[in-house]
Amino acid sequence: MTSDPITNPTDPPPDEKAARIVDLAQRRADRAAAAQGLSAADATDAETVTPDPVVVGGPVDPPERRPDLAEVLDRRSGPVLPLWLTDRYQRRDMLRRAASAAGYHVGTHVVLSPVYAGKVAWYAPQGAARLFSRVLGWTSAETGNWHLRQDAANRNDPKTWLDLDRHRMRQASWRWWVTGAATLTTGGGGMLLAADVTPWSVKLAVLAAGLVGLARYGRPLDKPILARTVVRPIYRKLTAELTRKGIMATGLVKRPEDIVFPAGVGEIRRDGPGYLAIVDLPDGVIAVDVVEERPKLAGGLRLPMDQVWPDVMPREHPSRLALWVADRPVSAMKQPPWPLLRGGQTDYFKPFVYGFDPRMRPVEYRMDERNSLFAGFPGSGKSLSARVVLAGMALDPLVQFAVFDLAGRGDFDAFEPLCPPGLFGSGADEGTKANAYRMLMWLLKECDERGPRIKHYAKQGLNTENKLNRAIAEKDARLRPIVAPIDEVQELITDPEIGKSATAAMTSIVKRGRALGIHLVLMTQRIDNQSLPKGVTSNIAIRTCLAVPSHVETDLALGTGAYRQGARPTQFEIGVDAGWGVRVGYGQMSAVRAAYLDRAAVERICARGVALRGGVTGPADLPAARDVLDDLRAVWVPAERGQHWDTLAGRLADRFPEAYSAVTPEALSALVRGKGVESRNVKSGGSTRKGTYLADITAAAQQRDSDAG
Ligand SMILES: Nc1ncnc2c1ncn2[C@@H]1O[C@H](COP(=O)(O)OP(=O)(O)OP(=O)(O)O)[C@@H](O)[C@H]1O
Repeated sequence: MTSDPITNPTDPPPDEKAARIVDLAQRRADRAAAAQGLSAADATDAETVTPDPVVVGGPVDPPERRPDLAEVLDRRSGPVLPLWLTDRYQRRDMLRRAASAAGYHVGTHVVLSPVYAGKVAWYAPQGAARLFSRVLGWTSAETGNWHLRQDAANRNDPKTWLDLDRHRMRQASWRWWVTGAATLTTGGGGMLLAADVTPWSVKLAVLAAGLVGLARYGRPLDKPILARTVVRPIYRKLTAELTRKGIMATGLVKRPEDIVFPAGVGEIRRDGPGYLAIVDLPDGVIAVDVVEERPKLAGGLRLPMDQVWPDVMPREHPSRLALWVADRPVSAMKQPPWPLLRGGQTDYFKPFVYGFDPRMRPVEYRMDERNSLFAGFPGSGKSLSARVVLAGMALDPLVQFAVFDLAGRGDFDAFEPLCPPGLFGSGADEGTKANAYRMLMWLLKECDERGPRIKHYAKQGLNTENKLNRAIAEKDARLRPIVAPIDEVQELITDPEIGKSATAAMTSIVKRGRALGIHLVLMTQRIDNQSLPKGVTSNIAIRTCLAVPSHVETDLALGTGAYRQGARPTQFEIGVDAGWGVRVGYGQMSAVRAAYLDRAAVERICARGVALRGGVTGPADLPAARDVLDDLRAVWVPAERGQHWDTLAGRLADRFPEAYSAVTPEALSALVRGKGVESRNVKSGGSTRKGTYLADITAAAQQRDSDAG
């Protein structure tokens, strides 16, 4: 800020007393001037106040800087070619829209064609009569002339009448020739058309064109023959005034002129199927505040909520707001189809399209060096959203699956053919939970084994870092990327017995498996500290929060502070907005709706996945999931009848560390009880604690074998 005005501080201050001494001669002169309607004032007028010069420091504003040549050359108003010409997805979308529009309009007109035929039959004779009378009027030169002659006759002016009539006859004399020639030509053309030499198609086309032409000529102006199939969409064009009105409705800003459209980026423009305005809010108001007040903003704009999408701009100052207003409610807009629906492959190490943002722009997903979390209330669409990620991975032939659906609704059944034996489960029973737990143990073992192998290949020059990449995964079948989804993971985490052990395993896998090509996809509908322990979630990179009721769940799912930064999954409505979520961890935080893939589509994609893998669903040396009954018998000391869980857990961990290193006594008890063996009080080594008897284990194993047989 500059201090203004700048005066010389050494100037002597004005003499105040001198200013108050009245010059009587001057006063008299003033009064005389005032009496004549003039006013006079001198520099020492009593009403004149000399402003005290305020000098606070020196000027600090930098001088206006002229942009240099490089900046001027970098200025662009927009892309050279429209986006739909350069962007593959936009182009496809545009073509799809064009085909759909053509199909709609042609279809409607075909259906209405009998109505059109009736209208032509009705109006064509009227058009013929009208044409005949028009030609006759022109040929006889009566049009216009008749009224003038009539006027002359009314005024009893024979001279004018005769002049007009002579003029008419002069015009008519040559017009009859023209009309005669045209009639002969038309007649000749008609005879040629009727002759056998003219093909039927030409006859019909000329006849139809002639009839339609006559009908158009004969119809009243307000009665078109073709029905109107283009309906102008009812949308509000976003203007600066409307933008200000909407923001003012939030009550956050006092004066509309404080809302500034920043130069260079502030022009309101089309962006996808809507308008985008970028505004700078006044001091003290940040974009998150406006996002928070989205209902009031939508009310101010007089638009439904899901047509109004205020957003923070991550790499801008917090008071810069991006307001996108859709032409139609986004829930009513049809998403473009998933680009991989009909063909194509993916790469675990590269992004693929997951869904679309409100502006219908594709939003990508990326698997390598990440884990995923999908959290949302029942019906928010988390299973189907995660299924899109899995469908994408089904199309990379290198990826192995290990899928557990603890809800048992069958949302993931299509992936069973892609899972090696023992690594698929669907059910809300204890057995499926125990199998999911075993899968985690297997992943822990994979974490242990993969590290040294990857290091070995990295040393050979296949990667510059000790991380899995495609070259290594292709080289060694034991190092294929693993995608392991667990739906309703809270069932496992909150299990009184295996919960703790499973949580510890997941925490370890999430941390260590990332660089080793192991990607856990966790889905949960219960969002609290117990169901989503921090140890697990805080290390998951990509988190999607679908519809939830409050900021508490938002922060638990997306990380502390997400709500403050503008994440509002609370504004999604369960059902209507199913599939919409706020995603963090890949690209900027954004609202995105997963592509909608129904069961049949997923089955087709999985069938393509199986074909891509040549029908083989896992590497030949993939260790089979261990059988806990056999393993217990293997570590049993022959003299013992019964043993405590804690002793057995220790023995298993020593003997089979790859499978049981993380097993707790409670987890072991749950695993064994899942096989139908009771946990009993066992006296061993002088103390009585919970454990099991060899006889029970053997009986359960025999029962299992006979069931299998
Ligand atoms: N991306 C989407 N686009 C459109 N509709 C969707 C989308 N995702 C889900 N839905 C709809 O929402 C319904 C519920 O989805 P889903 O089963 O994935 O919910 P959920 O959150 O997993 O529920 P639950 O916790 O009960 O399993 C689906 O049957 C589908 O009709």
